[in-house]
Amino acid sequence: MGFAQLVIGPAGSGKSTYCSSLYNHCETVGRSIHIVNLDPAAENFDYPVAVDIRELISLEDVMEEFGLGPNGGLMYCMEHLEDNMDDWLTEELDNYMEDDYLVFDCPGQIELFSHVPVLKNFVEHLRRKNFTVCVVYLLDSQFMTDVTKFISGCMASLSAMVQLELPHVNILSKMDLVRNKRDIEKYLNPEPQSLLAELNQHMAPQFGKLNKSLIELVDDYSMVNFMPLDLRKESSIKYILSQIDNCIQYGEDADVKVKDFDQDDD
Ligand SMILES: Nc1nc2c(ncn2[C@@H]2O[C@H](COP(=O)(O)OP(=O)(O)OP(=O)(O)O)[C@@H](O)[C@H]2O)c(=O)[nH]1
Ligand SMILES: [Mg+2]
Repeated sequence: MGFAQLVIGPAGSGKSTYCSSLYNHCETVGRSIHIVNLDPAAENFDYPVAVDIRELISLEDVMEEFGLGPNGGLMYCMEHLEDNMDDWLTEELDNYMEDDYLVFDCPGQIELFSHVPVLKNFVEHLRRKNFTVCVVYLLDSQFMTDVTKFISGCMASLSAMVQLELPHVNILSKMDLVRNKRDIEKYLNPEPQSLLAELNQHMAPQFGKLNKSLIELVDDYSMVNFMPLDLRKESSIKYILSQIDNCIQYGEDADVKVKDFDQDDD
């Protein structure tokens, strides 16, 4: 059985940077992970790319050949990936099987995890290949300037959660850029009632009922839970990795492995 993180989130939220920091961290602690690039538009990488969608299809070619723009082109590429899951992807994944840990760096187009089935089918493929998968959803802390943006971020994350039906970890990225930590702290583990009060302040009175339902929804799904990620701190990435490992029961399996290994040695 393998393990996988599916790193998603809006454009520019820090997914690729997270992947490379995670790679560096794992290298430091002597742990093996492989980063897969699923973004056909990506050009520069700060991590060694283990598997690259651009070997299957390139955005440039698609845009040129079909006269598509960058977003339409990306959707075409992802659908092409979907059509090639049983051959290209399977062949690539076959190199990584037992106990391997893969991290998928996804494109940032929000429609990929809100309304087209590509990622859902991709995840199902991974599960058929015996991977335990966790969604890592990144949201840029720079946009958490008021409650309305927080709620809209939650809704986007929630749509991914509902669509993908996987263990789900929310991360507030770029914490090094946050000047006033207090402003952010109220969104890391906020009180539903104070969120609602703040939301009501921001919106006209006729939205009162809607606001209440939104906050209840967010609360019901335990969505009001973001982990801060500050890449300057090794401890921050370490903590986040441990939480994700927990979700996919990575550590538990490793324990078993150590024991097996000892027995083999005897
Ligand atoms: N200060 C700071 N900047 C960051 C951090 N993470 C990412 N950035 C910057 O934010 C920008 C976008 O980061 P990426 O990692 O490319 O974001 P992405 O989510 O992969 O973007 P797309 O793949 O285009 O959706 C880059 O300029 C990064 O240098 C962070 O933790 N701190
Ligand atoms: Mg990226």
